[in-house]
Amino acid sequence: MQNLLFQTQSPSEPIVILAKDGRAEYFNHFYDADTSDHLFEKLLSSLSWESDRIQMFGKLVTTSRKVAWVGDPDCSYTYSGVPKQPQNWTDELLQIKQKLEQVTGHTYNSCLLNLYHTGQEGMGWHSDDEKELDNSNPIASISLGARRKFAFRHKQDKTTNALFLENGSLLIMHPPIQEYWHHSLLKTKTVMSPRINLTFRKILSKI
Ligand SMILES: O=C(O)CCC(=O)C(=O)O
Ligand SMILES: [Fe+2]
Repeated sequence: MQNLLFQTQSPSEPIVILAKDGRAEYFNHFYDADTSDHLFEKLLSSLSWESDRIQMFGKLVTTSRKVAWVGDPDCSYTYSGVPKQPQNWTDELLQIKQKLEQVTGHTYNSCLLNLYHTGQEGMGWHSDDEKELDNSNPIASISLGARRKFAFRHKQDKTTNALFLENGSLLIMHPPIQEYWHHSLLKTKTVMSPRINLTFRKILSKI
């Protein structure tokens, strides 16, 4: 099997996205284009992708966006009242996690993957503040495929800050960013190609 760790560029200096109430750092080239394309295809074919269910105007709606939840066996979480078991790590995901842990100096025990088929699919304003998450750990977000616009909006003063997440990029959201900011993946009519986003997270141990 290819060793992706040796194929990737070491990330250059990050761009700092937010300056108050938490920090976000952006690395444009966490992976080069060839590795990103390879990872995209592997993740698409090796994981079991399911529709997501979200609350919209008080109703439970099934999304056309697909999700895959991967993690250590003890990383179950409750979703819409249903305890959910993670899928097992694949070779590619373990290699991505290892590189991420080297670069960020933090450990992760789970990864939520989202598959957006076109720009017509996005994700509304939210923060990643589920009670199962260790909120002292950053959340690391890797993007593969189509370039998409991502925005932060401050919960109190409503100021916004947006950036494009490129193929192969890494965005690190440091605490207490989830406490003060919402984020969103904006929909667009101009993107026809798919994108996979991976957010590496740390779930609190139940013991
Ligand atoms: O697709 C993205 O870039 C955002 C995904 C996200 O916010 C999430 O999975 O919580
Ligand atoms: Fe999120």
